[in-house]
Amino acid sequence: MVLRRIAEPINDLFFIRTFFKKEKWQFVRKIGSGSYGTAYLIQDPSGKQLYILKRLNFHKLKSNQARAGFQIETQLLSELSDVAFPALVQKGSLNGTPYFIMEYKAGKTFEQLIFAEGKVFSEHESFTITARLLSKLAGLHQMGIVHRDLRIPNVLADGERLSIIDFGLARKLGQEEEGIEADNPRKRVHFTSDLYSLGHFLLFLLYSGYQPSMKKERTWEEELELFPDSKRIIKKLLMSDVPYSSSMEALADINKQIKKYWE
Ligand SMILES: Nc1ncnc2c1ncn2[C@@H]1O[C@H](COP(=O)(O)OP(=O)(O)OP(=O)(O)O)[C@@H](O)[C@H]1O
Repeated sequence: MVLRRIAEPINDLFFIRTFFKKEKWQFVRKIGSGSYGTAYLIQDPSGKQLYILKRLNFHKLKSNQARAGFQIETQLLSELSDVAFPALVQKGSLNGTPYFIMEYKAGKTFEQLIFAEGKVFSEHESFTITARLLSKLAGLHQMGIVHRDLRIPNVLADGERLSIIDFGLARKLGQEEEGIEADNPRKRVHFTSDLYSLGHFLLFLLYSGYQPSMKKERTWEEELELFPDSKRIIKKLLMSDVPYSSSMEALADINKQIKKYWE
């Protein structure tokens, strides 16, 4: 662990130096380091277009599982063609470290909007955003891809435009692997895991305007004042009621709700 703390920044510096000496891209800044990968903001030589460079972390280089996961993320990004997802621009390996470059998606994450900016989403806005997100998810599901990490830091809003990022946990249906927590509804390689996460995403939006009126913590159903149909939809997404049989069915139900109450 101590060795990793020293080795990682040295290797990082070496990677950056070598990469940007060899490649046409320009370094802007490092933007994050997760358990598997490290991401950098970069730009093309004209300086007009931003991109994201992501590499596998050095201490994961010997892990077959991590390498396979990185390879899957790269492959899935190369298959995506909707503007809501970052397209793969380049892939390669530098001194044995796999990396890829993808489109930079502009905007603020819903985590930033809610927690840093204090943005409040109405019930109508929350369901409209969820429906727009769901139509993108349905497209993924039609391709047999499950995102499996749909959370407020992984969804960006740039005005009306929504983008879903971080395909690090995404898998193709049937791509179950050892160690997957099959009991965890977020982690199953099945479309219901994205619907389940979308239910939580929707709750974050709905809670953005919530002011606790009593000390005792209650369930979301008790705390949030919502139309009965809204509660019914959330329960189906969270699978505490009969779950939806597909993302298209969920989308149709949410669109019906939007029409019924807000149009
Ligand atoms: N295509 C993209 N466009 C814009 N920002 C991105 C893009 N991909 C990632 N980011 C941002 O880069 C940072 C790091 O992204 P990364 O995908 O490595 O996620 P992470 O959650 O930090 O790590 P991990 O998922 O590996 O634990 C995050 O702040 C994320 O918002």
